[in-house]
Amino acid sequence: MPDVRVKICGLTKPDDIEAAASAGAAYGGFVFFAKSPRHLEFAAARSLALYAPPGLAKVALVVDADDGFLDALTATVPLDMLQLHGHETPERVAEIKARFRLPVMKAVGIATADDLPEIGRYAQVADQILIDAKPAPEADLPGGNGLAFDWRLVAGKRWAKPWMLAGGLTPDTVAEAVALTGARQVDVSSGVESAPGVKDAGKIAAFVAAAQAAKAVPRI
Ligand SMILES: O=C(O)c1ccccc1NCC(=O)[C@H](O)[C@H](O)COP(=O)(O)O
Repeated sequence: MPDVRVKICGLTKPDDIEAAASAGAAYGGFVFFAKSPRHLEFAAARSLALYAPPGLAKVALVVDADDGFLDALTATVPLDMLQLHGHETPERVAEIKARFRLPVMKAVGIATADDLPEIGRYAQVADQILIDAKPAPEADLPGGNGLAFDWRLVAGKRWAKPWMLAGGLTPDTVAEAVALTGARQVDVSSGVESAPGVKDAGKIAAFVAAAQAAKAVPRI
């Protein structure tokens, strides 16, 4: 079975790109959300994207972005994927995919079993689904909160599109999360930081190694 693919989200410095790429991550995420400690201006993101080696797919994380914002973003920063982390409807996901001609990953927040049908709804239009913890209503950030959800909710489930498990994963928990859910892709931000917005190269290496060593339980 191929290695679990890892996305390291919230890269802000060239050192972060090096840490993610040398650890063997498949994706690097750039956050465009002003309130986030990981927020990047377009010029900084462009420099990081140009610095990234070919094996690291460059993912831009945006929240309820309008076409003007996305026009400017995609004209400035060379990207491989857009991650939609707001309240974008399935119709808006389809519109963004058609207009910007980039693969689109839609984040879906999960707290209880009642949230699961959303995954299937978005799987009809998005290229990938990021299955994340649903933030608390009073949270400042719609993601990147280091909050986990009950992984048993998605264990053994199948959807029409590739999906990535996210939410509060750490180097110590990712193997168990993969074994329990069967995830073939995982995403992390807070769990590989030494402080909010500050990535830790040692934690990135430990996370990728633990994810890739993990054995997903095959499900029928
Ligand atoms: O990281 C942020 O600051 C952020 C801001 C706005 C929307 C989403 C954001 N992050 C999402 C992620 O980093 C991940 O895709 C995911 O939520 C996992 O984060 P974490 O629980 O911190 O590992």
